[in-house]
Amino acid sequence: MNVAIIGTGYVGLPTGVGLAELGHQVVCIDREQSKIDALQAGKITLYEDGLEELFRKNTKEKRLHFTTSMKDGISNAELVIIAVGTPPHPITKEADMKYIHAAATELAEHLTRYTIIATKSTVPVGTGDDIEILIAKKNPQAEFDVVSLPEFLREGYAVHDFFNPDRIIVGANSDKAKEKIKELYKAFDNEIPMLFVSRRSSETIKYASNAFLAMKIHYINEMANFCEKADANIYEVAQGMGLDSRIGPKFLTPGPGYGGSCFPKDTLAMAYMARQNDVEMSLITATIKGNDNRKKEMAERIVNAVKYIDNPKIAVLGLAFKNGTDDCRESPAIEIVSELVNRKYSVFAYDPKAMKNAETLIGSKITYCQSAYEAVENADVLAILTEWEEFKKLDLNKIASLMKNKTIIDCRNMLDKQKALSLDFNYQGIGI
Ligand SMILES: NC(=O)c1ccc[n+]([C@@H]2O[C@H](COP(=O)([O-])OP(=O)(O)OC[C@H]3O[C@@H](n4cnc5c(N)ncnc54)[C@H](O)[C@@H]3O)[C@@H](O)[C@H]2O)c1
Ligand SMILES: O=c1ccn([C@@H]2O[C@H](COP(=O)(O)OP(=O)(O)O[C@H]3O[C@H](CO)[C@@H](O)[C@H](O)[C@H]3O)[C@@H](O)[C@H]2O)c(=O)[nH]1
Repeated sequence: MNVAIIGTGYVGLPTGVGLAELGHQVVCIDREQSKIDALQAGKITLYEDGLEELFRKNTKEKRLHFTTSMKDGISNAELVIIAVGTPPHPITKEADMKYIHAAATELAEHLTRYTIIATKSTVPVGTGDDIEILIAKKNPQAEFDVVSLPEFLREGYAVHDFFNPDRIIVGANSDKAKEKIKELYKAFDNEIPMLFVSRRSSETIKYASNAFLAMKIHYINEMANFCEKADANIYEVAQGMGLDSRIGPKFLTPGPGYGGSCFPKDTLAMAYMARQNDVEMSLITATIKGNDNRKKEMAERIVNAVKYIDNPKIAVLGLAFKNGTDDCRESPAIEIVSELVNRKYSVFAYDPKAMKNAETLIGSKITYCQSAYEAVENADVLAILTEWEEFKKLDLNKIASLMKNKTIIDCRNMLDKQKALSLDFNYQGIGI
C-alpha cells in the first residue's frame, strides 16, 4: 500500500520505518527541511533502539522515502497518517490543534483519489469531525474517510512496540475504511487484537489509557511515601499488589514523577475536555497536582542534603525523562535540575544519551560531564534521576572515594541500598 506520513518525529519516523518493513511503500513528510535533509542523507534524526538498522535497510530497498513536499508525498497515497504534535496550549493547556489543522488543510488539495486520512497524533474527541470539515471545505471534490488510529508506543521501545502492540484501536465510521486498515496490518496475520470502535470512542481510548497509567504511577509514588514513613518496602508492596490479576504488575515503579511528551500533556488535555463537558474527573486532577508536587519534593530532598554546606556541588545522573531515550521533554530530571539552578546551586550532570537535548533546555547553567564518575568527583550529594541500566552497574566503592560528602538521593532506586549503607553513605531511596 502507498502510505504517506505527515510529521516525521518520535511517532512518525518509527511508524514509517515499521510500515516499510511490513512491505508498504512509505513517504515520510516533514516541514522541517533540516530533518528531511538528514534523513535523505541517510542520517537518523532520533535515538530509538533498533531503528537505525531498519531505517537503513528499508531506505536501501527503496520502500522508505522522505520529502518536505506535501504534493509529492500525498498525491500517490492510499493512506495518509497524520503524526504531527499536539502540544499543550500555553494558556488553556488543552491540546493545541494548530499543527493538525495545518496538516489537514495542506494535504486536502493534493487528494486525487479515495484516500484514508488516519490520525496517529493524540487528538481530542471530535477532531476526526473537524478534519472532515476542513478537508471538504478546502477540496469539495475529495473522496476520503477520516479514521482515528491512536498510537500507544513508548519512547525507547518504539520499534518493539510497533511490531508487538498490545492492541490496535481503529475508530472508523465506514466499512471501506476498516478494510483498508485491516490491509495495512495484514502482515501481523491477525495475531494482534484489533478493536474496531467509533471514531469518538477511539479518540477517547487514547486519553483514557494515558490518564489511567499516569494515575497508576502517581498512586505508587504516594504509596512509596507511605512506605518510607511506615518502614515498609514499596517493591514488596507493588509485587504483592501486582500478583492480583485485576491490578497487574506493570507501571508500579516509584520514581521522581512521570514525565515525557505524553502523560503530562495528555492528562492536562483530558482534564480540559472534562471541564468543557462539565464532567468531574477528580482522579485526573489529583494526579496532575500530585505529580507536580512530586518533582518539587524530589528537589527539596536534594536541597535538604546540602543546605548547610558552603558552595555545595550537586552531581546529577540522568536527564532524559526515562531510560532508553534522548528525549528530555517534560523530564522530571530537567525540572528538578532547573529548580536547583534557580536556587543557585552548582550542578554537574551526566546522561548517556540526552545531554545534547538537555543543553537545549537548560543551556550552560550546569556543567555537562562525560561520565558518571566525572560528575560525582568532589560532589556533596549525588542525585539519580533517570533509570538508565548503566547506573545500576556503578562501582559504589569508586563513588565513595570520589565524593566529598557521601550522600545519595536515589530517586530511581538504582543503587544497592545495603551496600551504600555499608560504605557509610547517607542513602535515601524511594519507598524503601
Ligand atoms: N512521542 C511518543 O512517544 C508518542 C506516542 C504516542 C502518541 N504520540 C502523539 O503523536 C503525536 C506526535 O508526537 P511526536 O512525539 O512524534 O512529535 P514530534 O514533535 O517528535 O514530531 C512531530 C513532527 O511533525 C512535524 N510537523 C508539524 N506540522 C507539520 C506539517 N504541517 N507538515 C509536515 N510536518 C509537520 C514537525 O516538524 C515534527 O517533526 C502527538 O500527538 C503525540 O501526543 C506520541
Ligand atoms: O512504573 C512506572 C512507569 C513509568 N514511569 C515514568 O512515566 C513516564 C512515562 O513512561 P512511559 O510510559 O514508559 O513512556 P512514554 O514514552 O511517555 O509512553 C507513554 O506515553 C505514550 C504517548 O502517548 C504512549 O503511547 C505510551 O503507551 C505511554 O506508556 C516516564 O517519566 C517514566 O519514568 C514511572 O515513573 N513508573
